[in-house]
Amino acid sequence: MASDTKRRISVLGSTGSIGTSTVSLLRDIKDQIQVRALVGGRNAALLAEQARELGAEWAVLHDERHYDELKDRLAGTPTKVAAGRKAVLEAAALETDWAMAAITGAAGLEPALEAARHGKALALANKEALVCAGDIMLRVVREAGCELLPVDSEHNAIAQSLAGARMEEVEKIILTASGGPFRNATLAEMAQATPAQALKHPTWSMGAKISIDSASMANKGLEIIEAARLFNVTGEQIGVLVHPQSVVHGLVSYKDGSFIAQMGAADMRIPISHALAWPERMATSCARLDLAKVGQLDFEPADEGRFRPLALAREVLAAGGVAPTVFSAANEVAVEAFLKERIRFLGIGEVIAGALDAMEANPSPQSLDDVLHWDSRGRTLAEGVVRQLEGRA
Ligand SMILES: NC(=O)C1=CN([C@@H]2O[C@H](COP(=O)(O)OP(=O)(O)OC[C@H]3O[C@@H](n4cnc5c(N)ncnc54)[C@H](OP(=O)(O)O)[C@@H]3O)[C@@H](O)[C@H]2O)C=CC1
Ligand SMILES: CC(=O)[C@@H](O)[C@H](O)COP(=O)(O)O
Ligand SMILES: [Mn+2]
Repeated sequence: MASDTKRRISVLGSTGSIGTSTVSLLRDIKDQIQVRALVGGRNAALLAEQARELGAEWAVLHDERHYDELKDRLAGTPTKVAAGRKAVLEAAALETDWAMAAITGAAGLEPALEAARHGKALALANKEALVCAGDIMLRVVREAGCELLPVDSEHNAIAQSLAGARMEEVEKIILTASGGPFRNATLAEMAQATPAQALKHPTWSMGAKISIDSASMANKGLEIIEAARLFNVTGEQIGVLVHPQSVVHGLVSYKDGSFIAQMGAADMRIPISHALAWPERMATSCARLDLAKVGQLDFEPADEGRFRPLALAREVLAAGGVAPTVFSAANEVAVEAFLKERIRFLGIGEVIAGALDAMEANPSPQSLDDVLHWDSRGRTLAEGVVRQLEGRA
């Protein structure tokens, strides 16, 4: 195929869990694509290997300390190399037909916005971007005429279950949750949970931050807000159902009593491939679901009492303004503090609640600067609560 007919593709966060799954799918269609940019944080070795394999035009790292290593590893190849925050944003702003936004947390917001401004389709894994800057993100996408494709497994499932529907026919959107490693734990057991226990997700293999979010169910809270933004529904229209097998990823209930659900193996290459091939479907070698082997599918209500971040997420969605921005920022600070063993596991909920309580105001963000200001404020407030908790320990 001639180079000018190839699909131009970038992957932001290519060295992470979603990024490597995306790259593995791109490998199979290598002759049909032109990789414009692969962006990572600090993993120069993996980024260089990916760039060589896919013949990427640019390989860019956020962390400038690894620039020399990346340059050495890509010496003699046509791939151009850069590092630093500005370089990440420039790489994200390259024209594409499809870009994957898979940088974790609020750090991924501005690159995702750049990719939407300069791309035909944005596959969005970075849920925190939609949570902290929902209206701004949706406005940029709309004004740029960019197609926003949900990658988060539940939201991708819901998008598939909504195919052909009119929203006035929809009664409820239901997100499934694995329940995480502490689904059956008591509060006393959760209070003693170690990072190693919390990182041990029962069904999915993911990056550290989202694994801790799954354990605290802050992930499901972020996903409720993400669903409200993506599908333009209220918090009351979004249900959460704990489903430990992670086979049913999301459901839509309709006003005639029908439920449409999407099922599949717990493998993120399936929703990523759906976004990559959209509006068509592509063949993948992902394991097929063997329902006879699964045997039984269980569902139970979510316990918002034990999983405080989940209850707080519903509150901030109802409150609106910059409360979701502060929720997400405080959660990021809390997760890092827990992983560094500065706070206990249940401290995550305390840090989020403390930061929200300390907000001086809750304005509607009018600009990206407003969001960045409140993201930073949320981090400062959260760090204050972390210090108080450390003082008590
Ligand atoms: N993993 C999953 O299955 C799912 C993930 N998601 C969402 O997708 C996003 C990514 O998750 P996941 O892949 O698990 O995370 P990982 O931690 O595995 O990967 C994060 C990626 O972002 C890069 N990165 C980190 N900080 C920066 C920065 N400041 N600038 C540029 N790149 C940076 C990392 O680079 P490096 O490693 O080189 O430092 C890495 O490539 C999250 O928002 C998550 O909530 C959603 C659904 C499922
Ligand atoms: C794979 C994916 O989409 C994750 O967000 C997953 O849902 C996390 O598992 P929990 O359901 O335990 O949060
Ligand atoms: Mn999910």
